[in-house]
Amino acid sequence: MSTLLEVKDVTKTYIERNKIFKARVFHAVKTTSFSLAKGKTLAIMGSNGSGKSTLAALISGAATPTSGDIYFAGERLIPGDYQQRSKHIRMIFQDAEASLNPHLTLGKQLEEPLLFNSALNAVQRRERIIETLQQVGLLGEHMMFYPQMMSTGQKQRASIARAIILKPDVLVADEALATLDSSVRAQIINLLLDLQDKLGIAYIFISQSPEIVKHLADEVVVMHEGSIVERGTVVDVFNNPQQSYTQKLLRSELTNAPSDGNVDTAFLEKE
Ligand SMILES: Nc1ncnc2c1ncn2[C@@H]1O[C@H](COP(=O)(O)OP(=O)(O)OP(=O)(O)O)[C@@H](O)[C@H]1O
Repeated sequence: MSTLLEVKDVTKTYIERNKIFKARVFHAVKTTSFSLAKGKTLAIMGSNGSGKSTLAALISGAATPTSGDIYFAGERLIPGDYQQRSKHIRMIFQDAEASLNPHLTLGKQLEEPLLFNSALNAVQRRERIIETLQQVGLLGEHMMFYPQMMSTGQKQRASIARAIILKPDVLVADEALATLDSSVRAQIINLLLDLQDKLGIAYIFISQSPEIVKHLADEVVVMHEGSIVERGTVVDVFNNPQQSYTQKLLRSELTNAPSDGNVDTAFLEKE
């Protein structure tokens, strides 16, 4: 199986200064390595503050590692080089509402990444926008819509459209389903599985919900206080968790996001 993304000995340390300028060094991510194969899904689980979002930010380029490197298809990703990274790795966020601009039509928002990162002309850009809207279950006419004219589910589809419009190989989803109600959440899970099938996208999927991870992921890493404490296939880790921390996490005893666990399984296509 070919490795697409490799996170190698990555760390992230924050230095905080208090009122009397005393420095406190905080290791948000301790030496961490893992890899992701093409078309596969790796879930990152962990309690609040375990370093999941920091790891997502390091992979997407929103934060720079203190040490270590990230490789895409064997090529080292250079911190700060957004052009290099944005063609391969894109992010979807928890709050689709906040990630869309209320002052721009969806068409304009989808065109932006194409203007900055592709050589497509106006006709080709329009074709790509319509094709992408259809891929996420929206219509070409949605180009003309402002975000506030769309339902919550449509907004999440729109933010996925924005993430896939450059045809990335990896999508990083940070609690992307946490605020959706259970039937919309199930529809978006089905959409993500469908896009993976058709486009071969690999996902890094951050979630505190065992149920969502079970449906979406092939492999899982479990984070605790900045370190990976357990990893393996979802089947192995879920059936035979080795750490008591993982056992508690899988019983949803360590999360403060109760709604995150509810998936309306009647809507799901595959277990
Ligand atoms: N910019 C920052 N400056 C200082 N500390 C930070 C910064 N960003 C994150 N941290 C700290 O790093 C730790 C890990 O945070 P992170 O957001 O990655 O955890 P998380 O597992 O995603 O948590 P949650 O599920 O609550 O989002 C936390 O203790 C957090 O306070």
